Amino acid sequence: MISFENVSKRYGGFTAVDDVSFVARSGRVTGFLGPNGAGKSTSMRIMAGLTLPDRGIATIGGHKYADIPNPGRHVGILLDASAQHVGRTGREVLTISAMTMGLPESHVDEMLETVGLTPAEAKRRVRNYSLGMRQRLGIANALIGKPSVLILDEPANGLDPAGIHWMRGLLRDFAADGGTVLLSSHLLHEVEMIADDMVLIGRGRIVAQGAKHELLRTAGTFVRAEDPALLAKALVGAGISASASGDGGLRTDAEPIAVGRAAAAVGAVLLELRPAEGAGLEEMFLQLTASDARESVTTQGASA
Ligand SMILES: Nc1ncnc2c1ncn2[C@@H]1O[C@H](COP(=O)(O)OP(=O)(O)OP(=O)(O)O)[C@@H](O)[C@H]1O
Repeated sequence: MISFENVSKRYGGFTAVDDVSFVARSGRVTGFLGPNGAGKSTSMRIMAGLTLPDRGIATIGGHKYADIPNPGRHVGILLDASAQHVGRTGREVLTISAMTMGLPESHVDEMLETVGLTPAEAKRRVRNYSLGMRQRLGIANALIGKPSVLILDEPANGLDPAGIHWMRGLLRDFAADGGTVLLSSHLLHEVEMIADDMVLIGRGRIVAQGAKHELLRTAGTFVRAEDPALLAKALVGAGISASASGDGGLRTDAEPIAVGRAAAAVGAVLLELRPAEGAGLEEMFLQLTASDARESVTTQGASA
């Protein structure tokens, strides 16, 4: 389990991480989402003991990272795949990690196989690796100590679709075996596909967190009728506020049953009535972080 309690970090007069608290639980994949500069990497560096917080405490399994003996045996960390020593071969990178942790050389071959780096690729210097290959090597390096906790900053970065599919399976299996996975991403769809729990951060502050299905449920109800004007009138009559959704329907915070009853009361023929989660996490994410994003976002169907 990873725990972040009231963690803050300032750089000069700028607050990069502002009173952030969350827990990433074992047996679950927790997605850490936010726009550029939101504070994800700073938070992960604090977890890894590379940056000291000004306030609060970050612990892994109840201990600060710096206090964990032989930490690679407990926590696998990948913060920046492109920051690996480019003059070493992939095999050398892993061999050094194995030696540092007191692990046999056999772990190196096992990890190369796990992440799909061929023996020929493992002999190449990292400077000649693509970003996707560096990412695979970084994941191998994080996994080599057989840790129970994984902390990965943008692990999907540079992976092709097959690579992303592979990584998704790997992390899901890791969590299914009882491991704790925390991964950051801008790739909302990727996180939606993989995470059990989500923590959304904007401008250093948590803007939403919880189980993915709970967060998606808060996206409300989508409804589309044969006669949109009649439906809109019915909703107003029932005291249900709704906003236009791009695909000819309406989005509302009310439960589907309340919307259906209001429509039935006026005989409106419904073509669709469903939880709005089909709109996806992206829309919710954009709504939640719109004021924090650099670009102004226009989301079709946004009800905010
Ligand atoms: N060492 C530092 N000195 C000054 N400011 C910093 C430092 N490290 C990070 N910051 C600032 O803190 C803010 C958060 O940065 P951070 O890298 O944590 O964001 P992020 O969510 O990981 O963004 P991205 O998705 O773009 O990587 C940014 O505004 C960044 O410029």
